[in-house]
Amino acid sequence: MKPAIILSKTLPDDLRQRLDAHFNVTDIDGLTPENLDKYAHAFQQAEGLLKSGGQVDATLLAAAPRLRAVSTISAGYDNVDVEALTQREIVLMHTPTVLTETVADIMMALVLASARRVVELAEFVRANGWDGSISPELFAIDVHHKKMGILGMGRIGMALAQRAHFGFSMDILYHARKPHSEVDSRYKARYTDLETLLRESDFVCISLPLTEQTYHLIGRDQLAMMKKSAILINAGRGPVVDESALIEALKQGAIYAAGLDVFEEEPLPMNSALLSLPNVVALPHVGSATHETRYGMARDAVDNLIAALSGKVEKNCVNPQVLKS
Ligand SMILES: NC(=O)C1=CN([C@@H]2O[C@H](COP(=O)(O)OP(=O)(O)OC[C@H]3O[C@@H](n4cnc5c(N)ncnc54)[C@H](O)[C@@H]3O)[C@@H](O)[C@H]2O)C=CC1
Ligand SMILES: O=C(O)C(=O)CO
Repeated sequence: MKPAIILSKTLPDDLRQRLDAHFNVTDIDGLTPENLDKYAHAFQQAEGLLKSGGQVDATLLAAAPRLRAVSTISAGYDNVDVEALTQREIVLMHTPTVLTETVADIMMALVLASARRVVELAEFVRANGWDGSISPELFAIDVHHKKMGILGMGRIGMALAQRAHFGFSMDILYHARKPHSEVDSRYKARYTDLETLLRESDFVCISLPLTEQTYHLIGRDQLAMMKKSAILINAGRGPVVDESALIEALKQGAIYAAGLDVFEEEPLPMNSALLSLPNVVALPHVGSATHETRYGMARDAVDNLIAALSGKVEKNCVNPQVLKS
């Protein structure tokens, strides 16, 4: 008999067929408390879960006693209780590599858009403001040959360094848990402590995961260390930055601008002060949202679940200690 799984995401037809060939699939429209009740029998039977958003926590695990693998269509897994999964020897799979370049592209887009005021100036043209030569109040700031500080020198951080160093002749500083000698030599990058990075960088770019250690890593004190001309870019997770402190810093001109793909609350509430600040470029968490990459993530997540439930995991596993035990 095919193992039972829960699917909480609509997949492209060919991937759905591949999943059906391996599993008995129950579709649900999200990991909500209501669906835990409504599909209680399916959760009781499920050996696998394929999901994108939604929490995988103690409540869900209690409802799914036979669960052996969770496959998330994402690189980040801050909405999954990894420790609880590991204790239950449930494998957690994710989709990091396929989206790396695409997320680095959006970070570079945010760097350019916020420094060159792309959104603000496009709106100015649309509003019929362009009636002569552009005056200095509308001038922007350069990106090339500036200093980029990258917080979190992992897959995405390195792909961003690649673009910034080779494409824009930028100096790269970075802060991570440890120095990476290959990064230092390839991008002529310099490992620094957080304070040095904040004080020296023209662009502070966050590609960190959300963890207990990174929650509000950038708050009022850290924003105060940044140059007045500096720009903050965040495509890691919203809560890495204390959003109220960021709003204050932007309002007071303590930093020049921010380019944000992620927020403390998503979707960003329409009454957020961020939306009334001209020096903010806000995107709806689209770092990986291209047709090619979203397809690749779904494909990898399907393959990851098949591998995990057949005991053939070779990559993309968050808690490989479960495989060894
Ligand atoms: N905006 C978007 O659409 C997307 C956002 N992301 C976010 O980007 C994050 C990073 O993705 P990858 O680069 O693939 O992960 P990664 O694991 O390759 O890199 C993360 C880096 O952060 C560093 N790090 C972790 N905790 C730290 C700390 N406390 N202090 C300093 N450095 C620390 C790690 O050492 C590692 O180098 C994901 O966890 C996710 O939250 C990922 C994909 C898309
Ligand atoms: O993969 C992730 O972690 C995202 O944020 C969405 O692509």
